[in-house]
Amino acid sequence: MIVLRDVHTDDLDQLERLAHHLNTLNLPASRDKLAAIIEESRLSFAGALPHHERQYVFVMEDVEADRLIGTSMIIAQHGSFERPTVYFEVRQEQKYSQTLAKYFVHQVLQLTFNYDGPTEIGGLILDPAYQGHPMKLGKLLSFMRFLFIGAHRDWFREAIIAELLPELNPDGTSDLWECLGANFTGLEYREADQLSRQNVEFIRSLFPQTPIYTALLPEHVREKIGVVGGPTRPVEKMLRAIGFEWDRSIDPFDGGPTFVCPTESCRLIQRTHPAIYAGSFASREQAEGELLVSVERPGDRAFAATLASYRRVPRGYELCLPDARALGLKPDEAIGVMILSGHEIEDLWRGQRVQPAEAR
Ligand SMILES: CC(C)(COP(=O)(O)OP(=O)(O)OC[C@H]1O[C@@H](n2cnc3c(N)ncnc32)[C@H](O)[C@@H]1OP(=O)(O)O)[C@@H](O)C(=O)NCCC(=O)NCCSC(=O)CCC(=O)O
Repeated sequence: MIVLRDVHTDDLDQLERLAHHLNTLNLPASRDKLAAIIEESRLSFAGALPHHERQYVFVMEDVEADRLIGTSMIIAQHGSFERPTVYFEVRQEQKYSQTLAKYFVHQVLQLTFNYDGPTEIGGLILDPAYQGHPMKLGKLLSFMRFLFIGAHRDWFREAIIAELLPELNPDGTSDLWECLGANFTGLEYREADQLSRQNVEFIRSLFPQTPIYTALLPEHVREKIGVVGGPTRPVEKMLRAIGFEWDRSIDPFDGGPTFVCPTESCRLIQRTHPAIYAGSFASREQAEGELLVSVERPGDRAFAATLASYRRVPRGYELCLPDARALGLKPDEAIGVMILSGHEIEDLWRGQRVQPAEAR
């Protein structure tokens, strides 16, 4: 049985194991930093931080195996007065010489800061043993966040972004960084990446403020600008399918693209609404369709979600859950629902017992 829920303080060991698979700014593979991130998430779910400072961490639990198999995050606002975000805008510039009758379209990178940023989704990691599972667990991990955003629309910004990872070298370095950032900062890629989490002053002070013509970069570096790396391509496919597209900005360090979607236009948020749990039914055969259902309760178990089949009744939604214990719903309890369309759920439901690749 799969349950998606908020991260808990005693999940630290398992979150650390998952973070080692990605080690990004949002979810660094550092025990101390992860402990702080869990605490920030706990305060966020408890409503104890101002909206724009909230950072929610979700986990996917294989309940029978008592194992966390994935994680994902929502950062309520990415880019503020205290901590602006920095990126390169990727623009085109035309040049024409009448004398030579020559015309060029150049790509230029312009350093830009954002003090009033959008909501960000990030930190999406599925344990490699569960990747490519017929139930499309990566998709479930990603989708669940839109159910939460849709249920609390006014807590989040007008647009949602995702910073996608580019192709890095096998040793974790970035060719764009070696050609550009390293020359202006004298720092290693990872060192600069970590430093930028607390402070972007060094980028403002040391990076060129003038447009950078990418024609000056080697071809193999130019080709990777704004291109999603292999392990992150499933994310690109999932996001494009629900309304996200590249906003023509990149990470100034490694060239990874930022994808954006106006919050109201996200197809999953449009299909999310509050509802009342009206009881259960036994067989999926009697269902009208499939949905993702969530319940939120005050205290340490702040959020839980899972897949269910549904049928609408005058009082609300009757559900057929893979396991009645999944959410422990009580009749008339308030729930959030995201109605899934055919293509999305076909795979999500296939295989109710979740097993890692070697056991399948
Ligand atoms: C990204 C995930 C979680 C995705 O999980 P899975 O690999 O199990 O994917 P899945 O659920 O089986 O499939 C999801 C969709 O991607 C498609 N898909 C699968 N492999 C693909 C590939 N190589 N190229 C293109 N599309 C692919 C599937 O057909 C499916 O789409 P259809 O249903 O349409 O067929 C995982 O691969 C992972 O942990 N990767 C390594 C870490 C990583 O790069 N994380 C993202 C960092 S970037 C980030 O965190 C910001 C973005 C964010 O938070 O959302």
